[in-house]
Amino acid sequence: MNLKLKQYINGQWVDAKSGQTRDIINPYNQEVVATVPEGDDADAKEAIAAAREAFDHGEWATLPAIERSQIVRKIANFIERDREELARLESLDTGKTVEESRGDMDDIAGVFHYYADIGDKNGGEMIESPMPNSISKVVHEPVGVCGQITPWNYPLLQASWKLAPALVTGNTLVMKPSEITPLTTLKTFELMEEAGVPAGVANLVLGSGATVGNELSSSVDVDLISFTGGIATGKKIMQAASSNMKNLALELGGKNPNVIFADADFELAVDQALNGVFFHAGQICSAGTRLIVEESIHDDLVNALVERVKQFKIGSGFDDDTQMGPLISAEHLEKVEKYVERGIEEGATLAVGGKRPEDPELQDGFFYLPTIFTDCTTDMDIVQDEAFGPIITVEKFTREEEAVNLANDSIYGLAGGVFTNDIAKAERCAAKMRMGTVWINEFNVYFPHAPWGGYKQSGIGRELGKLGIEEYTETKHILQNVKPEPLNWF
Ligand SMILES: NC(=O)c1ccc[n+]([C@@H]2O[C@H](COP(=O)([O-])OP(=O)(O)OC[C@H]3O[C@@H](n4cnc5c(N)ncnc54)[C@H](O)[C@@H]3O)[C@@H](O)[C@H]2O)c1
Ligand SMILES: C[N+](C)(C)CC=O
Repeated sequence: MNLKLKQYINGQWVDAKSGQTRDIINPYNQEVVATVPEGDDADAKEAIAAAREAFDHGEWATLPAIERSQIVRKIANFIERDREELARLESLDTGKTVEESRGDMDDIAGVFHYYADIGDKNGGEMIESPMPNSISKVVHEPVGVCGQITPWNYPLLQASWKLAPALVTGNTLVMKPSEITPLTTLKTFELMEEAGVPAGVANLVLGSGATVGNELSSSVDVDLISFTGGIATGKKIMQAASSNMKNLALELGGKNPNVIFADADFELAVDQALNGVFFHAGQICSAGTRLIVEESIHDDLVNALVERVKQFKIGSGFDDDTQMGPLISAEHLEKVEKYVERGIEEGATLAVGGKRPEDPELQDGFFYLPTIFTDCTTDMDIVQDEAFGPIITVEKFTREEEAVNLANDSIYGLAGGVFTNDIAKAERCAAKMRMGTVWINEFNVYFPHAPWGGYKQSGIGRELGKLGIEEYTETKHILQNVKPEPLNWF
């Protein structure tokens, strides 16, 4: 592996101060693929100090935006150049198929290109001032030092949504990737160094959430914390961030409904219901794990899904014909198993799956069979809780209003889908569904131009699109009196 297995602090590649290391495990066979430094709060403090110094006294924040855009463009180009190496690293870390990882790398390069395109077009605006003899303008400035914390399921994709807008707007940052999937983020910090990001501007600390993540969230020298991960962690971060009233951007979990009407294109709905859940073994925040199906097609749809699921090719992400890889870890596999046990206890019917595969070749990996539960109701934990595994729950409805009410009956509000050939009905449902993204006759599509984020407990703020850049800027009103005169009031 041609990769510096170090942290990157103030332009230097360094080990953890404590000397501790962590083995990175391939979830397909539990082999150690790399050993990386295990930083802690001492490393985080040093990185925050470097980012603070670079922001307060360096040139990055005041560089012409076009120069920062050019550096962000170079990062995009380097990601395209090293696409195959990055995709393979991502699959080694996560177990997802290399084909999926290649798609991720294309999306990631697209994110850096998008922010390079728009980063120098955020120049503010003149206001028609109601005050005579004045000039009133609104400008956008970088927030300052940003702490960025990412999860293991889309390690580099989620990192790119934070790195590109933060850099292009002139912030400095400290990133902490998930401790179990740091390799592509490490590689990207090499690419950022090659692209000319100055020392101290972008820092990488590896280690756990309880140490490095908590330091980033609570430090009074960090101005913004951008976090992608689970709700429980998001709540802890929110509390820690109150230390200095940090700006907060939270991209949290989802339990996403996919509403299928009887008048939908049946084959399309089946195909998208599968795509919506089983990519990356269901470990997707926006996975459409809650199928809400019109009663008249329920049995046919479930039968079609079950037949297709039985044909899935499960295996190594590095085999060309693999459709679904393993779960991320032994701990996560156990969580998914407990969730299925709970579904059975609650009275749901297991239509397919519900266990680990018996294939002898898969016994060293963290595999779980694609699983479908029927006879589900909204009061069940398996319908309400995010399992983050290859599991679908199916609920029935008879009326449009009932379908929308079921879809909204959740603490989450990340994403959802509607399948129907009646576009007026689809639009009515989309308008009433309380989610940050609603897909019509589509599922799980995202691109850099459109904002992404959650309603309700699925998060605060938006990444991607123009809003994604606003997260990383403060807005300032500057008023100039061009003919100042004393008020003579006092
Ligand atoms: N909304 C989105 O766009 C989106 C995208 C991807 C994943 N997710 C969500 O992420 C979750 C899965 O990821 P995960 O298991 O890595 O989540 P997680 O919350 O366990 O961990 C995410 C990150 O937070 C860190 N962390 C843990 N405890 C912390 C603490 N006390 N303080 C600061 N940082 C801490 C972890 O080390 C990791 O880097 C799912 O809920 C999924 O829905 C959401
Ligand atoms: C946001 N997304 C869909 C790329 C990954 C969610 O886990």
